[in-house]
Amino acid sequence: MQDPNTRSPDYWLANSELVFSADQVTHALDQIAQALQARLAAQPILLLCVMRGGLYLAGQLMQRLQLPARLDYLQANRYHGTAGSDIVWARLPEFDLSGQTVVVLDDILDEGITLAAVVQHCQQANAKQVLTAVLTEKDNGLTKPLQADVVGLSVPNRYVFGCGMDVYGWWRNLPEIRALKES
Ligand SMILES: O=P(O)(O)OC[C@H]1O[C@H](OP(=O)(O)OP(=O)(O)O)[C@H](O)[C@@H]1O
Ligand SMILES: Nc1nc2[nH]cnc2c(=O)[nH]1
Repeated sequence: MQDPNTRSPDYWLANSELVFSADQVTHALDQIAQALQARLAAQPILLLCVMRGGLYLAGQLMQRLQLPARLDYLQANRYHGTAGSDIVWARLPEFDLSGQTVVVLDDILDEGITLAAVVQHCQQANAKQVLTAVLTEKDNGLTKPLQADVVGLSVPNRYVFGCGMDVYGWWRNLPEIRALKES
């Protein structure tokens, strides 16, 4: 079987199906912004982008949120060791989170391990309030360690990409969400 890392970007498009159109994603982004705005009113926030997938949502929300916001980011990689799943921090936030209202942004809540670790980090750093918003949540039937406060779209239990999510590094910039065909 061909190494998937050597496949062309067009291969992934051809071997995938539309899950949410660009218009549907735009509507979901509007809804996420409205939900956050309603919860936060005009209070100052720190947007905390979970790289790299959260970048698309962060960029879109920054255009929609009408409140004083600062921006920081972190990168948490999941390490699947023999003893389970652990998080390795490739980058921690630069801002002092103490006393801050932090809004964590990510592209997808799948098993929830990443988001739970990020929230725990914020709490341990004495954030005043931590809200979480994800563009998508995978409908995988799992009992997850946390629920996101705001979820844009529910995606099927398949590998999805677009709108921040990659397929072998490609198509994070796609304005729609697609799922790989099941072979
Ligand atoms: O809910 P979970 O099962 O923990 O998975 C969700 C995480 O997986 C992806 O990150 P990934 O490590 O693939 O990095 P990326 O953001 O660079 O794509 C995604 O961006 C989430 O952060
Ligand atoms: N791109 C992508 N990243 C994920 N991380 C966890 N689940 C997924 C998924 O379906 N797609």
